[in-house]
Parts: sequence; C-alpha cells; structure tokens
Amino acid sequence: MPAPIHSGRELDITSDAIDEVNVIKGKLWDEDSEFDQTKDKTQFRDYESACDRVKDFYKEQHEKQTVAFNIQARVDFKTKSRGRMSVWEAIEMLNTLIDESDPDTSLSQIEHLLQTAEAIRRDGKPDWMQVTGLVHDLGKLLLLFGSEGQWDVVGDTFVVGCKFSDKIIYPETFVNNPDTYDAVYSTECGIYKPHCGLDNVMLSWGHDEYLYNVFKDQSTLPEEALAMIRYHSFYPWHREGAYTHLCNEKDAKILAAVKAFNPYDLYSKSDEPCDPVKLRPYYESLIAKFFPPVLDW
Ligand SMILES: OC1C(O)C(O)C(O)C(O)C1O
Ligand SMILES: [Fe+2]
Ligand SMILES: [Fe+2]
Repeated sequence: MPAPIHSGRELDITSDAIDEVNVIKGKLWDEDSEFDQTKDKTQFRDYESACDRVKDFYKEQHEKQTVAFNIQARVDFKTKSRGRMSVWEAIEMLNTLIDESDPDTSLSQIEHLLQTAEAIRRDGKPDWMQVTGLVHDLGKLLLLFGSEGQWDVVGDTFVVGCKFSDKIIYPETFVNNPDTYDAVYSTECGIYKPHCGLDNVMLSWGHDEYLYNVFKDQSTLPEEALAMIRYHSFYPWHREGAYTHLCNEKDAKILAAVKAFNPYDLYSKSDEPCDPVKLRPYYESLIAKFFPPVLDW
C-alpha cells in the first residue's frame, strides 16, 4: 500500500493548497478513505435479493436501451431546451423523486446528494470533489424533463453498440433487446475500434451522460470531476473491470478518479440524514465557485 498523503485536517492548510499538492504529486487518490473502511460492503448492491421494483426496472431498461434509442436521445438533448435555473433550485426540484433502480435507499435525492457531499467533506477532500458529490445525481432531473420513464434516466450504465457485457447486473435480461441479435452490435467491439477510448463510446443514456453534457460547458469543474459524474453509474467498468478492450490510456487515469468517488456515493446511503437548511450556506458558497448563477438544463 502506498504511503498515505496527509489530509487537510492533519495539516491544517486550505483546501486549495491541498489540491495543489495532490495534483503535483499526482496522488490525490492514494489515500485510503477512512469512510470506506467503516462500512459493511456486503450490505450494498445486493441485486440477488433486491425487490421486484428493482428487478422490473432492469428488465425494462435492458430491453429498451438500444443503439437506435441512444442516438435519438442524444439528438433530443441537443435540439430541445429544458429550462433555466440555479444549481440549488435544481437540487430542490429533485426532492420528490424516488429512484426505482436503487436497492439501497428510499431517501429523497436531496438527502442522497448531501450525504455524499458531507462524506467527502469529512474525509478532507478538495472543494471541487465535495461539490461534485453534491451535484452528481442532478441528471435525474431528466425525469421531470420528459424522459420516457425511469429506464432512460437511472440505474447502472453499460456500452451500447457492442456485445452486452456479462458483467452488467441481470445480464440475462438482454435477451429481449433487439441489439443482442444484430450482426455488428453483438460482436466484441461492435461499432468501435479496439482501444478507441471511452470518449468515443456510447454509454446507455441516462442521468450521467446528460449531466456531464450540461456541466462540461457550464462549470469550471476539473476533468476528474466531470469523469466522476459521467461514469459514476458505469459499474461494469469501474467495479467489474469490463470493457478494457475499448479503453485507452486516458481512461486508465480517469478510472482512478471514478473509483475514488464511488465509496462516497454508495456507502453514504446508510449515514444519518443531513439538514439541508443548515448546510445550504456552505454548499451555496461552493456552488458559486464552480457554476454560473443560472444554468441551461
Ligand atoms: O448512479 C446510480 C444511481 O444514481 C442509482 O440510483 C442506481 O440505482 C444505480 O445503480 C447507479 O449506478
Ligand atoms: Fe447516480
Ligand atoms: Fe448517487
């Protein structure tokens, strides 16, 4: 195990300075998360014994996420507008939503966002990563912007346009997806060149890809933060090691960032609920650092 680098609490220096040190050393992720070690990981993502709501969700998603659907979803994203609001307004707007794909929480989305951000903050991570925790699931706003259902918004993501990986949860449910029987889409690389890089690969459309596209032009978040947002649901890749035949060197670098983010997203779901009223001033100050006052969603 590499020697741990010091967290902000130990050194008592500003988060900007820590950030700089970490970037220079290239070691931002070498420090084991204290948070991660206090959790019983077998309690999370148990899809075997998940309820029917979760199983039905994936059955539908795996049937309907086709190449044709994914191309259309991207055309719709580019040609339609969905409204303007601030980041905090977006957080509040999400509050009514319950995610049908999630076996681990039935709390509201604002709870989940605050729990994720607070866990990152407690571990002394930089402010850009805290704010990433706060906003990472805002793409679920798609549900209020005319998505077809939950299947094109939430749940784990996977590559479309090549063989569906057996590392995806409930892989047998792809029998009902027409792309399973396509002469090209059913091959190992499908429509892609080997090692073309994830930037050139179409991931199943949902809250990750949508939010990445919203923030890449309307925030000053660093590349690692945008990768955390774009790939946080891509468990077949970041947890199971699938799709190495499509990845390039850049992907190896961002994988470290995505893996570092994952415990905060997943294991904070069992933490105590947070108080949005108390926390709002702190997070509004972070939001102001990285986002314009109003964004195009
Ligand atoms: O990013 C997510 C997510 O927000 C979910 O709600 C979920 O159930 C996932 O499986 C996932 O990967
Ligand atoms: Fe998510
Ligand atoms: Fe999340």
